[in-house]
This record gives sequence, structure tokens and C-alpha cells, in this order.
Amino acid sequence: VVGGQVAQPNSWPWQISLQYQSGSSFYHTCGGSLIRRGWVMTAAHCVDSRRTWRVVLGDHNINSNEGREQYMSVSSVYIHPNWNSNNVAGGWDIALLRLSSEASLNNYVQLAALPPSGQVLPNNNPCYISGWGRTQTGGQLSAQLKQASLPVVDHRTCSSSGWWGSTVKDSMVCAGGGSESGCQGDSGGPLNCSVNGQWVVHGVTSFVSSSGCNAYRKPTVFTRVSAYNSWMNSIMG
Ligand SMILES: C[C@H](NC(=O)[C@H](CCCC[NH3+])NC(=O)C(F)(F)F)C(=O)Nc1ccc(C(F)(F)F)cc1
Repeated sequence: VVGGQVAQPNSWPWQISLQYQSGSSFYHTCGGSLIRRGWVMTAAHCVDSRRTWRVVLGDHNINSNEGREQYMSVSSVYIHPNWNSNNVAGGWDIALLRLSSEASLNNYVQLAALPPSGQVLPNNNPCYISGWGRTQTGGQLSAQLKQASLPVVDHRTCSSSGWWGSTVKDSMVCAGGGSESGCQGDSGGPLNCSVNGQWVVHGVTSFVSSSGCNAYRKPTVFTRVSAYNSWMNSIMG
């Protein structure tokens, strides 16, 4: 997250850290959202390599053990069948992770609320991105969970010339476009949007401009969760 601030610990209690094993250690690579006690929603581009994954729930500082974390292994990975790893602009950047055991819900670990099928938010709807991603283009990951206010940029604006043009599809949500943005390492995490006074996860962090995370008029682009309700229900039952 470029800009914004360090989040109040556990104020986004559905945010997870997706980590891969290398040697005897695990490393943060992406975010995700806990959507059922045994299921995490993330980006397909996060898991389209064959690795040993783990999911950390209830985390704030990913480099220290604060005692609220739950460490879960991943028993299976379901990548959307239409995902093409050579074409993030094609969309379909969504995946589900089956956890090997069910999360314990508490003050630090809660389920995300998902939008109803087809819901599209209006321009400037208040949303926050959260994640441990780079804090500047080409910078380092954040040790502590960060958040930044990224209001929705509607499709008409986001797909216009000078913005993303035809790179963004209707199955995506744009947000931000100013000095604050997502950045590498935030992928897969939630776009937390305020709808009727409730936080709803409307997006899965997908991509930013290859010329810089907070490039002018290149809002952070998210997979639109409300376009995938039926696919997710077909997998999770
Ligand atoms: C550096 C930048 N990385 C990203 O945007 C990666 C996703 C990369 C997926 C493809 N391997 N995502 C992020 O950095 C995220 F955290 F913001 F989500 C990038 O590659 N952006 C990008 C690439 C292609 C296209 C386009 F499809 F238009 F060609 C648009 C943006």
C-alpha cells in the first residue's frame, strides 16, 4: 500500500497473509480474505505457481509473533478455469483456497461480508485497500498491515482514454488513481467498501500500472467479487 496509514491492529479481521515455504521459512507473497471458516478468497495470479502455501489469520506484524495468529495449511487451490496467467487484463483473477482446518472466529479473526451478485458501486463510493504490500513503487513490504482510502472510480471513467482504456473490463473494479494505491504484495487482498454502513469486500486486488503503483489516472484494479458469486458457490457448496 502506497500512502495511507498503518491500520489499527485487527481492524480488517478477514485479511489474511498468504505465505509460501522456502527451505524451512515462510514468506508473505499475497493477501486474501477469509470468506468461510474453511475458505479464503485470493487472486489467481497469487497461486498459479506450484508451491507449499500457508495462510496466517489474525496477523498484524507479519515479522513478529503477537499471539493472535492462527497458522493454517492449504489443502487445495481452486483457480478460476478461465484465468490466463499471461493476460491479467483478461480478468478472471480469482482463486479459492481450502484450508486444512477451520478457523476459530474471535475479535481478531472474522468472516468477510461479500456483495450480492451483480452489485456495482457508484463513482466515489468510499473504500479502503488493506495489505502488507510494498509501501512505494520498487520499495519493501510493510511489516505492519496498512490501509489507504481508495474511492471507487466507475467503469465509464476507468475505461476512458488517459485512464486504463480497454485494459479494464466490466468484471473489474477500479479504485483510487491518485497518490495512494495498492502495490506488489497487496495482490489477492480485499477492497473493503462501505455499503449501508457495513464493510463489504467488493474487490480482490489484481493489478496496478507497470510504470508505477500509484501512477496518475491508473487506479488500482480489483477483480469485482459480485461477478463471481455463482462460481464461488459452485466450489464451496
Ligand atoms: C508490475 C505490475 N504488477 C501487478 O500489477 C501485479 C499483478 C501482475 C500480474 C501479471 N504477472 N499486481 C499488483 O502489483 C497488485 F498488488 F497491485 F495487485 C504489472 O505487471 N502490471 C500490469 C501488467 C500488465 C498489464 C496489462 F494487462 F495491461 F498489460 C497491466 C498492468
